[in-house]
Amino acid sequence: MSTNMEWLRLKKLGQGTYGTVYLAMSTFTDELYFAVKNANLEDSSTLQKERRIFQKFRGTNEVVGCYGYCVSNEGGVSKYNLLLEYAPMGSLLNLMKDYGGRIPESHVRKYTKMLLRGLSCIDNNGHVHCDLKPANILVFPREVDGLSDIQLKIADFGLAKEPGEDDSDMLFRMYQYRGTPCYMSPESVQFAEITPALDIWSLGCIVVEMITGRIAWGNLDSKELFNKLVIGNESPEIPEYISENGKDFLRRCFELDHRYRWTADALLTHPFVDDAPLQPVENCQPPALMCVVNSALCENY
Ligand SMILES: Nc1ncnc2c1ncn2[C@@H]1O[C@H](COP(=O)(O)OP(=O)(O)OP(=O)(O)O)[C@@H](O)[C@H]1O
Repeated sequence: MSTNMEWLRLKKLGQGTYGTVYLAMSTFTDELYFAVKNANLEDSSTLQKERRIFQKFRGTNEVVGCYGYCVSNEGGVSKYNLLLEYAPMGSLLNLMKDYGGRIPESHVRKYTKMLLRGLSCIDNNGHVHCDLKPANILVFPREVDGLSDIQLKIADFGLAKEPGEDDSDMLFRMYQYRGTPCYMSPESVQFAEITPALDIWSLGCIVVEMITGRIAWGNLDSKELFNKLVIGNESPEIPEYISENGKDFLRRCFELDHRYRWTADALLTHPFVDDAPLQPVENCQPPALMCVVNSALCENY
């Protein structure tokens, strides 16, 4: 257990490319748990970029909340700590396991609507997430009318494209860092065309995965998949047992020409999600940073 003046690091939650994620607890406020993404200060440019982006989406219920950051000293090494809302239910991968693989379509419609709301906000702020996949979607419990429910939130903006960023640089970074190409769109592979349409393709892959319990393109090895994406004339198979609305929704997500792929805002009006029950979310935002950490080394935003 690592100790900081204002918070205790409790256990490791996960290991990412850009940092290690821990569960932490505030020593000021009872029972306030949060996640800390931690990296050496000198290697923390990606975490700093994430903080910059999280800051822009503060107030968006469908994006993981960020309390801020602080720099700590661990055994003489300066560490950058990104303080995030803790997702006690893990990621969408865990949620799919809880369902036993496949998620019922009525729930998929609700979850898809949440993700579209998040993507709409990301798109309208000029960003592209670039790495949307179940492992980067975190699950939070919430209560609606006294009943327990779930809120999905988009996390991990380490690969996100910010407004004005150069696409050619993105291509290099995607190939170098992305773990699985299963969620990548043809134009992002063929032409390094990184637009919000890439996130919509990834969303389509996630919908297929929630409905079938299997990764879209999961039957292909990486070489076969790469060839398919480079040729760019095929999209993942649309499950037979999804409703007609669901099939049409997926066709809009998998439009091969990304210029005609529907945007998040357009898809929010699609009948597959339009009437999906979704209550406004209350109390989903993290408390102010100063409730958690009160150190001169920390900066609120
Ligand atoms: N806020 C959080 N609450 C709970 N667990 C989290 C949280 N953030 C991250 N994790 C866990 O830590 C893991 C790594 O986090 P994350 O994906 O953000 O790191 P990364 O370095 O950006 O990873 P990647 O290699 O996928 O780009 C996640 O898969 C998840 O299991």
